[in-house]
Amino acid sequence: MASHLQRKPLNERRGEVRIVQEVLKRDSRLKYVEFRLIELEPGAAYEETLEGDECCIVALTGRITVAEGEHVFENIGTRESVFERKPTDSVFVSGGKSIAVTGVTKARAALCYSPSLEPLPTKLIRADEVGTEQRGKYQNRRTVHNILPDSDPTASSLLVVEVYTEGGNFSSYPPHKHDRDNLPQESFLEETYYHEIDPGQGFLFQRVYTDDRSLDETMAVEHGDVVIVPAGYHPVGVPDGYTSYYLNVMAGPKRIWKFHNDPDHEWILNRP
Ligand SMILES: O=C[C@H](O)[C@@H](O)[C@H](O)CC(=O)O
Repeated sequence: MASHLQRKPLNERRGEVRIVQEVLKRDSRLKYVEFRLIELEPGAAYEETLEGDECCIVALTGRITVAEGEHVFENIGTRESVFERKPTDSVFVSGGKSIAVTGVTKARAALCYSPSLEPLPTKLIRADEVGTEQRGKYQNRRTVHNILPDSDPTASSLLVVEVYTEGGNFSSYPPHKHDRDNLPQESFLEETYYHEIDPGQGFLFQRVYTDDRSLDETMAVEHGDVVIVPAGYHPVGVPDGYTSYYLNVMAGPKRIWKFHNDPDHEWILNRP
């Protein structure tokens, strides 16, 4: 049986929109983060009025038009597949505003939500503005696209990042956690992982566990799954032959990403 932290694709049609994944505060242990993945045929529109949450609309695949008030960002998106490995366009919208996301081509958009702590300008985050970094060495190499990092003041609580991990490597590794509001040592950020795997029949392993093991779930994650990380360490291991993609949404009481490595495994960082 799947872990209570693992969500298989919902694939629910609502009008002209397919809801591929949906993680809401009311149906998860999360208090800050919500996530929705929608699929749109050309011309189909998803509309929503943001109440207390801000939202980052990530043009995951295909091209979309995002409208909010007088802002119309037409034909955004850079890739047909996330495995083209290039950054994409996103739009940030503050709470209290209404959005419309329309498919220009057949498209998927990731809607990443967290509390709107202050009104902020609607902003197009262009693909060429997204910072890219290579992390890790040996068998924990990964490529990170920082869509909304904590260094970017566009959002009031929301953090969004996408990560690529090649087969035979681990990411979110050495295991780290950010489940204590204890700055400067550690921040508290809930997190969701939206996973894709190439080729699509693949699987990977993700463990979510706490120091006292009161939470300790190891999952075989498949293409399209979401993993919810309310607390604890959350490493990902990718079998040989497959490439992992995941989109992370993080939020908590303070918009600072300060993680704490599992002391049992931090030693791997000290290798030459
Ligand atoms: O806390 C952030 C998430 O665990 C990932 O974004 C992780 O940091 C990615 C990585 O560094 O491997």
